[in-house]
Amino acid sequence: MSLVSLTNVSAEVELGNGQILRTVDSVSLELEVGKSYALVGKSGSGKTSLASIVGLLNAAYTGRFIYQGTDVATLKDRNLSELRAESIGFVFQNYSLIRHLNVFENVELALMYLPDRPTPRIRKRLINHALMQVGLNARAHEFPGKLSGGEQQRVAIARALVTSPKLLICDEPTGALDTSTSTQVMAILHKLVSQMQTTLLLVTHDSELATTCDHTFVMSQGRIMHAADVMERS
Ligand SMILES: Nc1ncnc2c1ncn2[C@@H]1O[C@H](COP(=O)(O)OP(=O)(O)OP(=O)(O)O)[C@@H](O)[C@H]1O
Repeated sequence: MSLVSLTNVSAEVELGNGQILRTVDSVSLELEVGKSYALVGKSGSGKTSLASIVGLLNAAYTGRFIYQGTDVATLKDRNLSELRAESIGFVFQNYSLIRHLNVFENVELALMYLPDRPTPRIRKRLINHALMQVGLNARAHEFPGKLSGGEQQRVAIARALVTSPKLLICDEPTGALDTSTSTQVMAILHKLVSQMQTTLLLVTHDSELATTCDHTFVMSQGRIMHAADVMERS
């Protein structure tokens, strides 16, 4: 069953000189429930632009985008943000933790944005469980500045998964980590998404990392290259 279905989706930005750049060009793809997908391609090929459409962060596209059976174009801004908060988790290269909030409070943020915000008691249970899954329950009251890069990224994973999202979008999640920490972080990520049947979209430059996913999409100049195109070009 498809969680995400894009048909002929394109997006453009206006550059400072008035020129129009097509960042996503006629992309059609399906993301199945519970599967993991890598999105690879050179810098500037449009990976983040495509991921931001799939993550309901950018509604300025043309084409058809069906998310969980709903045509995204029919949703109002408020419905879009609610759907995003309850259904999609994000992990970024720079962890995006709030420095003045402790680990517990950082994870709690994801629950505070839910349309049906859980009670403090339920939040505490969910947060402790999420932190236990990433092996950081003993560090709940520390601040991000006291944690290593790998630990901070594990907090970001706990924050992204505490709402049990249907889709997890990770944009270069190991880009700031050394090889052995990257391997550990990716192992945790894959274990959790597979336990929770979460669909994973992993944006990465790293073709080795891409092999940890069920399927790889290669992007070039805003387009998804099909196997035949990739072979023709190599
Ligand atoms: N808001 C914007 N204004 C101007 N140009 C933009 C904007 N957003 C994206 N671009 C341009 O669109 C193209 C695609 O960018 P995008 O960030 O999607 O690529 P990417 O494959 O994720 O790159 P990287 O791997 O370096 O993060 C790039 O040429 C980028 O400079």
